Amino acid sequence: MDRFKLIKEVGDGTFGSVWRAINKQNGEVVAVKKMKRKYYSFEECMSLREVKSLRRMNHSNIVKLKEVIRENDTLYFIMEYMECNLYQLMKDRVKPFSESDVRNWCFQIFQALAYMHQKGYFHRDLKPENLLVSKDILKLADFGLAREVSAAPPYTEYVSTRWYRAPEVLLQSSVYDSAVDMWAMGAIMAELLTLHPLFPGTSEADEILKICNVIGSPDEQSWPQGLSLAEAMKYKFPQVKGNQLSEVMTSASSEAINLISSLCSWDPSKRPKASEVLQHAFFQDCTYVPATVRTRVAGPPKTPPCVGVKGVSGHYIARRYSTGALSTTKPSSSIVKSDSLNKIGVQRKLQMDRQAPQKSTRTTESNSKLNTNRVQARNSPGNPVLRHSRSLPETGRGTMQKVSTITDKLSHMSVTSRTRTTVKPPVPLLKAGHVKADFLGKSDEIPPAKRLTRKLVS
Ligand SMILES: Nc1ncnc2c1ncn2[C@@H]1O[C@H](COP(=O)(O)OP(=O)(O)OP(=O)(O)O)[C@@H](O)[C@H]1O
Repeated sequence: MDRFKLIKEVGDGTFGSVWRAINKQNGEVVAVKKMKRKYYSFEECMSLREVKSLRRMNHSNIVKLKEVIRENDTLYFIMEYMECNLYQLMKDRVKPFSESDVRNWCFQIFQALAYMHQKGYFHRDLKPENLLVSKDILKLADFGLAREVSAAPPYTEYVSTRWYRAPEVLLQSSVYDSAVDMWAMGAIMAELLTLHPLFPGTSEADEILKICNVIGSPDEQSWPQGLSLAEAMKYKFPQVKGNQLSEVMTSASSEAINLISSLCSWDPSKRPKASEVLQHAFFQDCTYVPATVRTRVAGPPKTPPCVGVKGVSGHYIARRYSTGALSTTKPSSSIVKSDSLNKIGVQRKLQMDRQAPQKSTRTTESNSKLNTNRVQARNSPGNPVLRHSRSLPETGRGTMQKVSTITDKLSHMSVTSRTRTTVKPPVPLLKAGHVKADFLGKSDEIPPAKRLTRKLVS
C-alpha cells in the first residue's frame, strides 16, 4: 500500500471505510476501500462476493475494481474514484431534482442493471448510498451482496437495506431474483423525485404497512404467491386500500408515476425487467451513449452540489468523463488486478443503529427465525423520530429530526379521513441503515428513538 497516499475518508460502510487516495506512481486519484475485518489468507479474499462479481463487470456505469491488495492481514480494494453518492446529493437539498436529472441518472443505472442482470447477477442492496456520482455519470457500487442468479436457492443470508427491500424478501421468500433490484429502483426513483423515502419502515412489519399504505394491500389477483408466503409464516397483511402515487408526487409526470408503479408491483413477475424499463415512455428522450465515446459539450463538466448547497437544480448533459487508466503498477503476490481474481461469497455485517466497527460475524434480519405465532402488523407509527448517525464530525445539522414522509402522508390519508394533509416543508433526508433484527411481529422491541438511522461520513 506504499504506492498509495490516503487523502481523506469519504465513506464508512458496514464492511469497509473508503478513502480518496492518490497512486503515487502515476498520480491517479483512486478510491481505496479498507475492509474492517481481517483476512488471513489470499484465498479468503478471492472468495469474496464483492471481488467475484465486480471482476466480471465491465460497464461504464459500474464502478471499476482495479486491484485487490492484502497487506498485514488487511484487505484493500483499489477502485475508480467517484465524487459522491446519490444520498449525499439529496440530503441537503430543498428543491427536488428536475425530472430530466432523475431521468438521466436512472437511465444510466438501468443500463448497468440490464447489463448485470444479463450477465446473471443481481445486486440485492440498491440504495442511494450505493449509486455513486461524478460529474453527470452515475455508477453502481458496493457489490458485497451481489449474487449469481445461477447460484442455487434458497438464499438465506441476504439482508438489504429495509427501505428498499422487496416484499418477497420481507416475507422471507428464498427464491427471489433480479426483480428485487427493480423494486429498489422504484423506491429510489420516487425518493429522487420527492426527496423523501417512499417506504421508510421502522421495522419489517412497519415496512410492509408503509408499502400497503402506498400501493394497497395485495390480494389474490395482485400477488397470490405473496398471500401464500404470508400464510406460511402466519402473517396477516394489514387491509389498506392504498393511494395513488400521483396524489403525493404531484409534480411528477404521468410517465414517471407509471414507471414507479410498475417497478413497485407486489408481484415480482409483474415488475418490468431492466432492459424493458429502458424502453419505457419515461425514458423516451434518452439515448445511451457510452462514456468512452461521448463528445465534450460546452462548459466544464460538474457534479451536482452535494454538500452545503441548497435549492440548486442543475441540468447535467452527458459529457465525456474519463475514469482514468488502470494502475500500471506491478502486481505482487498479494496484489491482484481485477481481471485475474477468483470467486465466492462475501461476509456482510449489518449496520446497526450505532455501527459497531470490526464486528465480523454475520448478523442478519433474515437469518433469525421468525416467531410465526406472534406475527402481527402494527399500525403506522406516524412521523417517526429519526436520527443522523455519523462517524466523523459534522457541522450544522441537528441529530434529531422529525421527518415527514410521503408514506406518512399517505398513511394519514388512508387510515383516517382520506383528506389531503398539508405538505410539510422538506427536511434533510436520512441515510438508510441496516437495523438489528426486527422481524415481522417483533417490531415492538426496537426503541423508538433508534429506529431509523442513516450513517454518513462527509
Ligand atoms: N469508488 C468509490 N469512490 C468514492 N466513494 C466511494 C466509492 N466506493 C464507495 N464509496 C463511498 O463509501 C461508502 C461506503 O462504501 P461501500 O458501500 O462500498 O461500503 P460497505 O461497507 O459495503 O457499505 P454498506 O454499509 O452499504 O454495506 C459509499 O456509500 C460511498 O459514499
